[in-house]
Amino acid sequence: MADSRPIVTLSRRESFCASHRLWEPTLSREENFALYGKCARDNGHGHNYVLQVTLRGGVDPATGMVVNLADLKNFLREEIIARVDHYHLNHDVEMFRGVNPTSENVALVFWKVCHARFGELLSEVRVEETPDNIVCYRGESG
Ligand SMILES: Nc1nc2c(c(=O)[nH]1)N=C([C@H](O)[C@H](O)COP(=O)(O)OP(=O)(O)OP(=O)(O)O)CN2
Ligand SMILES: [Zn+2]
Repeated sequence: MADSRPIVTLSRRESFCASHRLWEPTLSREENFALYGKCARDNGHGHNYVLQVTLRGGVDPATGMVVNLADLKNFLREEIIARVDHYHLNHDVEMFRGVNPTSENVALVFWKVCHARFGELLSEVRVEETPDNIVCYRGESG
C-alpha cells in the first residue's frame, strides 16, 4: 500500500572552525601550487565552516515529525562537529585520512557519515567554507 504521509524536508545547521591545506599528493609541489595557489601553502589556513544537513521523509502522524531535530543535532555534534572543530583536517581527523579536504570532499565525507545513520532520509549535505564558497551534495541521483 502506498505511504500517504506528507513528505517534508528538515535541516539542521552546525558551525565549526577547522584548518586545512589543499594538497593532492600525486602531484608535484609546483603542480599543487599551480592548482591551489595560496591554499597549498605549507601551514594551511582556517575557515569558519557551516554544515547544513537536510533530511527528507514522511511525517509520522503519531509524532508529527520526520525525525526529532534534537536527535539530528546531537548526532551532528557528536559524530561530526566534535571530531573536526578546532582540528586540522589534513592531519588530525580520521574521517579525512587520505582525503584532500576541498569543500567538495568535505561534503562527501560528511555525507558518508550521515548516510550511515539516516540512510535514505538523507537528502542534502551543504558545506559553507565561507559565506561565499558553498558546496552541496545530494547523493548519486543528484
Ligand atoms: N572547488 C573548490 N575550490 C576551492 C576550494 C574548494 O574547497 N573547492 N577551496 C579553496 C580554499 O579553501 C580557499 O581558502 C578559499 O579561497 P578563496 O575563494 O580565494 O577564498 P577567500 O576567502 O580567500 O577569498 P576572498 O577573495 O576573500 O573572497 C579555494 N578554491
Ligand atoms: Zn581553505
